[in-house]
Amino acid sequence: MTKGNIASGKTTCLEYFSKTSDIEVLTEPVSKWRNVQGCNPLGLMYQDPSRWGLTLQTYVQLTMLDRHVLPMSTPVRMMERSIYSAKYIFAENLYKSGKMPEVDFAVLSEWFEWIIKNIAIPVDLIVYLQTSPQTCYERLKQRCRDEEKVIPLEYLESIHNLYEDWLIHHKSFEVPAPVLVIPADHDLKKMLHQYEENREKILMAHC
Ligand SMILES: Nc1ncnc2c1ncn2[C@@H]1O[C@H](COP(=O)(O)OP(=O)(O)O)[C@@H](O)[C@H]1O
Ligand SMILES: Cc1cn([C@H]2C[C@H](O)[C@@H](COP(=O)(O)O)O2)c(=O)[nH]c1=O
Repeated sequence: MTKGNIASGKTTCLEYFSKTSDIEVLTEPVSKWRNVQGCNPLGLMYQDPSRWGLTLQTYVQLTMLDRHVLPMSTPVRMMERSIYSAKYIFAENLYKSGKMPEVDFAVLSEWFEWIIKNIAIPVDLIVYLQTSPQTCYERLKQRCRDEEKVIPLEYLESIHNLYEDWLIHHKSFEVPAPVLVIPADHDLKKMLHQYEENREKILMAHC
């Protein structure tokens, strides 16, 4: 699984590996989060997180689960984020920042606990693209997704700190697989070089 802050370069990384034969790449279903039956839960959440946070996170949880249970069609599958990041990073951030009411967080948490207890979600390796929040802020502005124009640097800092506490400092939640950290503040050329250096570790993780 490839993890990292918003606009850290996850999709770019997965697009690079998707050129390799016998690898299936599952990018995040962001288009669904922007359009479910004509509504845009991602946009609504950024406009009014207290009202729409649960709506978005419930849908993210469902669509991530849907990805996790898809039968494998190749020996290797790379997936962008996971049901774990949705809960441990984004839902947690909404709750901790006082933007998700206690009852919403409790309902979402019970759903999440039920899922991970009853449905197998195997993960061999977490590839963590480690960036500074400032780098993500610049890449986010450059990508210019409409819904994300309201995101301040502080939001990316909170998401960054949650990732670091989870995957690096092991201070928050159980980590479901070994973590490969790839420093990702570099330009594209250096990033592609690092992906090549780590190719074997990434593609042989299931062995
Ligand atoms: N190493 C890099 N250097 C500069 N820009 C990058 C780099 N990697 C990705 N980008 C650009 O940053 C933006 C976010 O990248 P993307 O892969 O969509 O991130 P994510 O999937 O993590 O949100 C895109 O416009 C992309 O072209
Ligand atoms: C998993 C997850 C994502 N989001 C938001 C964060 C971003 O605005 C997009 C995903 O974009 P990225 O470029 O792939 O990082 O979705 C969220 O609000 N809640 C979540 O659980």
